[in-house]
Order: sequence, then C-alpha cells, then structure tokens
Amino acid sequence: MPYSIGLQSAANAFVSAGFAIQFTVAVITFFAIILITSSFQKDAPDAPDYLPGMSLFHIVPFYQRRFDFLNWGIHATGQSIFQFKLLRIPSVRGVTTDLQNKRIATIHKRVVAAQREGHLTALMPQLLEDSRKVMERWGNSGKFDPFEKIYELTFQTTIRSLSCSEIADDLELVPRIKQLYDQLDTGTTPSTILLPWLPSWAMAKKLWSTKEIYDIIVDAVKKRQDLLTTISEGERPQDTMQLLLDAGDDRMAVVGFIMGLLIAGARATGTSGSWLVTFLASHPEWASKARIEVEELIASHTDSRVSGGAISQTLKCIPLEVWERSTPVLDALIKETLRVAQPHTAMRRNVGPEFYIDGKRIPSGAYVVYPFSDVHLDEDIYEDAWKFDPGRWLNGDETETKGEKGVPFGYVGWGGGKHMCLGTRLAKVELKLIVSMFLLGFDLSIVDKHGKSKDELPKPNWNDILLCRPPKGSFYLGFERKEGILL
Ligand code: HEM
Repeated sequence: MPYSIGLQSAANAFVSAGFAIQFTVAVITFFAIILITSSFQKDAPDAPDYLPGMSLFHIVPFYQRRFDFLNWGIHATGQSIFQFKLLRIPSVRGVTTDLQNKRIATIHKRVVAAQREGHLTALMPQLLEDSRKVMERWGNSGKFDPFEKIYELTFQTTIRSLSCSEIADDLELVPRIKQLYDQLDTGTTPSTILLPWLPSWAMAKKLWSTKEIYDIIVDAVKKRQDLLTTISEGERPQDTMQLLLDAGDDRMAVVGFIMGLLIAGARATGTSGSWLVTFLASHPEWASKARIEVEELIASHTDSRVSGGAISQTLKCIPLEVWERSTPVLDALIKETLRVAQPHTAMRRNVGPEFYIDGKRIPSGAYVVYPFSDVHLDEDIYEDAWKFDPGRWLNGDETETKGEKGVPFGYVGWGGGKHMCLGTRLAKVELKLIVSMFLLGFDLSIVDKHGKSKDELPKPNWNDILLCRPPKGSFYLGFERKEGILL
C-alpha cells in the first residue's frame, strides 16, 4: 500500500481511524505543542528567570514534592523569584470565588457574626461535649494515627461550629461529609491538571463529591426551614445555620456559606490539631507547662465541686474571655505549631495591570505562588528554624505577623496583609478546648506500629501539601486515660 503524504490525506486517515488511534494522536499532539512552545519561551529582561528544563516536567513535582521542588527552583535559578508554567491552577471553589464584592462583604459579616462572643460562648460546651464523645470511643488506652483520629475530632467540632445541630449530631453523616471533603482535597492530581478535558476518575470523583456535599447541606437547610414553621421563636436552635437564616439569607446563600467555610476551615484545623497534639506528645516539658496553665485556670474559675467532676464539665466553666486572654502557653504552642507544620502555599492571580515584586515584572493574568516555608523555615528569621520551640513566642503578641527577630511578615500562620484568616477566633478556641481535654485526660507518647516507645521525634513533611504528614505508619500516638479522670 502506498504511503499517504500531504495534509489532506493525513486528515482523511485521522478521521477514518478508530477512537483509540484518534485519542492517542490527540494526546501526543497536545504534548508536542506544549514541548515546542515551552522551548520557545524567552525571558523579558525584567521577567523572573524560567526554571531550567521543560515545563511539562514541573507539574508533577509541584503537586507531589512541592517543598523540594520550590527549593530546587531557588538553587537552579539562583533567584528568589522565578517562573514556571503549570498549564493551569486548579481551583477548588472557595467561599468567595466568582462572587460580587457585595456578596463577599456579606459573607465576611456572617463569619464575624458566627464568632461573636455570645455565639462562641454558646458553642463552647457543645465543642467540649463533642470532644468527650469522640474520645470516649477510643477506649482507655492504645495508639492511633493523629492524622486520622485527631483530624476526625476537629472535623466534628468544625462541622458543629459552622453548620447545624442536625448534621453535627448525626454519627454517620459527619464521617461521610469528611470523606467527601477528603476526596475534594485529594482530587487534584497532576493528570487532572495536565488533561483537564479528559473525563478521568479523579475528576469524576471530585464533581460527584461536590454534588454529594451540596445535596446533604441543601437537605439540612430545607429540613430546618420546615422545622421553623412548626416551632415557636424561643425554641429555635442556636447554631450557625440558624444565624444565617435569621439574618435573612436565602437557601443557596446558606449552602454556599457552609460549603465554602468548611473548605477554608476544616482541613487547616485538622492539620493544626493533629500536629499540636503530636508536639505535646513529643515535648513533655511543654505538655506539662500547658497542663499547669489549664489547671490554674480551672482553680481560679471553677468552684471545687465542679472541678472534681468530668473534665468536659469543668472546662465549660472557664469563660471565653479567659481562654482568649489568659493562656500565653497555649497561644505560643498554637503559634509555633502553625509555623513549623502548616504547609500552606498562598496563590493569587494578578487581576489588575502588571506590577513588580523585587524588580521582577508580574504580568496581568499571571499567578503568584508563595510558600509559607519561605519565612517560617528561614534560618535568618528563626534560630534553629526546624526546632519546635514555643518559647520563642512567650511574651509576644500571638496574632503578630512579625517573625522571631521582629522581621515584618516573618510570621504568616494566619495569613498576612489583606487576606488574614477570617476564622482565627473560632479555630483558636476549638484547638484550646481540644488540647485541654487531652492534657487533663490522657498521657500521650510517640510510639511505633507495635506500640513501643519511639525516641525519634516526628518531623513535619512539607512536601505533603495537606497535612505535612510524614510517611504513613512512621509513628503513632500512644495514649492512656489518666486514672480516675472522667472525660
Ligand atoms: C487552625 C486553623 C486555621 C488556620 C491555620 C488557618 C489559616 C489561614 C490562612 C493562612 C489563610 C490565608 C490563606 C492565604 O493567604 O492564601 C486563611 C484564610 C481564610 N480562612 Fe483560615 N485558617 C484556619 C481556620 C479557619 C476556620 C475555622 C475558618 C472558618 C470560620 C477559616 C476561614 C478562612 C477564610 C474565609 C479565609 C479567606 C480570607 C480571605 O481571603 O479574605 N479559617 N486561613
């Protein structure tokens, strides 16, 4: 058979080929275009240097070994600012994605309202009760993986804080929603970035999870709206969903708020909680300082009858203001945990005209990516930067964005500039209550898979962009309920 030569005959051959061949040719052509265009990329004099190598090979490490990849970029270019092509930045739809300014302002207002003193004060006993129930299920002693069990616990308290009692009280629904959010978090893979148009399994799972979460929350809002028609004003539940409905938000606004804030809050609280308890288990001197702090609060804010009872009941008696203003050790522990074990990379798109960072031009439409490790693990800002040392922060202002040596924006654990975390108040209260339950109720230690004590301290793995989690199974938390203590 003669060879067909020429565009027309090639096109005919392509059209008459089977799907498998057409698909393969399409994928090869796609990659070829990327390879060719990336080899033509030229640096403008004031543009950041490009990473060496083909852009195609930067995608996998950006998602799978981000910390090593970005550090390599700094060494490879010899520059602190460099550029690379990712094809596209995936976005999990956030609270404010694509919304009008007015809608964003309303959401901000509601987040503030959900953390007002009265609302948080009413929430605190429920968070303690949730913690007690989850901890009771663990038994008296054993070992667990903090990235599973503590994350489950913080997920429960975050759901309680941001949604409604119908969902938070449902023992089957909360783990189900957690699983769906996990699927959303892990649904971004190099293949969904490279071939976004390919109907992959990961992509389908992501869409399906979003729809499932949506259905669950819509259903809860509908049920609440029905309930409101049958009860009197005084019988109304007091939770965040009710707060939104009372403020006049329509069903879709309530659903959007809850779904979005769970994305913003649940994972960050889970990562921080898992590491905070892990650090207490591996730094007994700090666990002891924190325990003394909580015991002193109990001594000065509860009467002896209450302080002899269950811990969750005792801790309820400490007012919000005391948790917020009189816990320097807990504050320092949280601040240091976010510094060494929160692997966040801030991402922004330049939606305005071009601008310059350190003399490098950032064109309109470009994304800027900033890993928190840049300051948090910088030896020029922090002495022995990898060392967990809450003592750095004692006597300081725990919300300050200055680093250890007063470096402006040397600390960004709660963000910086215009986009500071809007849930800081709630997250801190949640973490303090949970940690206090641990400090008073359990003896903790770091153990191996056989439950044997381990000397090697767990080290945060910044390449894991979600939990900073070291390899699975590399350590566990051994726990033993303190004798005679009721949770
Ligand atoms: C320990 C837990 C938490 C940590 C460490 C944390 C940390 C952060 C950080 C670093 C940012 C800035 C991100 C960036 O600039 O790219 C942020 C933003 C945000 N956080 Fe949190 N967060 C936590 C919990 C929460 C909770 C519980 C909520 C919900 C009530 C929440 C709501 C938000 C929102 C809405 C934003 C976006 C603010 C904006 O863009 O203006 N966060 N958070």
